[in-house]
Amino acid sequence: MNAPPTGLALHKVTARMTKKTDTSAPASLEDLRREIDAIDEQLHDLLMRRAEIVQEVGLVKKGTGGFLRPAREAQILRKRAEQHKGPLALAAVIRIWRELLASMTLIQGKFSVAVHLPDGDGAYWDLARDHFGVQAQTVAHLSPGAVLRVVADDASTVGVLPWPMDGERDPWWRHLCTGDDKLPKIIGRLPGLNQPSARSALVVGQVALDPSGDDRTFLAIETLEEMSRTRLLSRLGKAGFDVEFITDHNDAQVPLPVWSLIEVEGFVAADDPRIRTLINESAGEIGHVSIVGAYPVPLALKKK
Ligand SMILES: O=C(O)C(=O)C[C@]1(C(=O)O)C=C[C@@H](O)C=C1
Repeated sequence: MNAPPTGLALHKVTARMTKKTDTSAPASLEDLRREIDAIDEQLHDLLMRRAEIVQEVGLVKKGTGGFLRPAREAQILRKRAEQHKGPLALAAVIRIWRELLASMTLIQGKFSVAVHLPDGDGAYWDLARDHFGVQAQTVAHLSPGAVLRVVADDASTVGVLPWPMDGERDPWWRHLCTGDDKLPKIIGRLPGLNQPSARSALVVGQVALDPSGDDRTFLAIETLEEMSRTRLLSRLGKAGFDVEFITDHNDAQVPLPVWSLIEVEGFVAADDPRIRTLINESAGEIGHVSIVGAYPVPLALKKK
């Protein structure tokens, strides 16, 4: 294993910067470029050192499931956003870190991305590449169902799927509602940063759900009797949930049960007492409630 960087390059950079403030004459182009070279050298040394540490992280995590940790990644990006100042666009910094984090996942083991690519619409593809970078193998699939199948069969693949909408004939999220632990879960939301994008997407994967400190959770709720959205929302509110989004679906031939996909504020664990309260207070109207996923609130949605 290589020794960590000695700090020599940093010393050189600091020395030059100090000199510059001592004199009123502008630094020469040559001097400035020398300073940039020293910074690049130091950055590269640190990146190589970081990669070695991530290799060790991979060994520590071996056997604990996949290597992707969306909550940890979100915490890292939030720190970068907090620390950021100066003329460089934060979006550029985040993009560099996104490429870095995806490459660091690849250092630890297999990792690929399956993306829904409807005819002539590359929006989800762009979102996937912006988030998971160019190193991970990215494969396009014509239907959300095909993406879901790949992700269900291969724990090292994550899927990028369209944000759910009302009125879909066979919404992909319905296949995740059985509460089976082995099914993929919703683990992320794109775009991660305020970037021009005509679409919102969700990321699914066989990844353990961890709280990041600022999260949203998706619940699947089965209603056994006819129940308006307003009544369901009121029951959710009474149980203590703060609802961000709701959509629902029932079989065209069979009006009941209706399944609703509900996005709520915060990280909700399977044993959250609010779930019990919701079922107990529903007077038999609500059947099954399961957690379909949770995701760290991306910087794009952060309230300043
Ligand atoms: O902290 C971890 O668990 C890591 O695997 C390291 C790391 C990183 O590069 O910082 C890489 C991939 C994970 O998705 C999260 C973080």
